[in-house]
Amino acid sequence: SSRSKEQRILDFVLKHAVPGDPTSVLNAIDKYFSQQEWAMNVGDEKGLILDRVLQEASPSLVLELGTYCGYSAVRMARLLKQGTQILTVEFNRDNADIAHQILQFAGVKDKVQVLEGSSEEVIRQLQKKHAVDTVDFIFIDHWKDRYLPDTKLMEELGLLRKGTVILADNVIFPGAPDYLQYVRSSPKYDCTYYPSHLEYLDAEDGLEKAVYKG
Ligand SMILES: Oc1cc(-c2ccc(F)cc2)cc2nccnc12
Ligand SMILES: [Mg+2]
Repeated sequence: SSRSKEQRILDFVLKHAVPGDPTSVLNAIDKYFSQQEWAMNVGDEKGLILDRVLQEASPSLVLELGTYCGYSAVRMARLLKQGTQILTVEFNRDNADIAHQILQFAGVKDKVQVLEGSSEEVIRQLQKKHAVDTVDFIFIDHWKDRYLPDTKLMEELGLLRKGTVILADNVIFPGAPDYLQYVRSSPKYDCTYYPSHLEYLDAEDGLEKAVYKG
């Protein structure tokens, strides 16, 4: 049977990147998508914004909603100090499996845990099953219609603390208007918009940072 796009990404990484070198894995994935075929990685332009906002937050515990092939998890893990943990949630089992292999190859497996399941399910289990108290940094990059309900759920469960940074991809395209409206109008958040472009294309997109005020 023909290999999926995600399997082709893995093959390309195994062939063109250097084991244990996360930057070479990012470069290989970026190269693959800008030359071969498009896919929904955050990409290198928005990735640079993620790098800066993450380093500024310097978190100990990161939650990512939407792993896909692990590009942004590798991106974050390469910048974080030893002892930092990234929990990344992926709904699609095949993608989670590809991500496992890419994270392993990149040498960041000890910092990243891929949790398979729906974001709602996994968020509900974080405190009891994964011994999470509060999360320091959240990268939201999954399905646009889950951005708002998942954020409200994390508030309700007490997973956010004063200063928790939520960075959301695709707030312009495909767009998460209900999420944007909520965080920008809520007194509980300080928001900043980072304009950029859709990964590897010219369309306008951007990242929204919402800092929880506790
Ligand atoms: O960064 C992204 C881009 C797109 C996307 C879809 C269709 C297009 F035409 C262009 C871009 C979908 C995404 N889904 C989940 C998480 N991130 C996504
Ligand atoms: Mg995205």
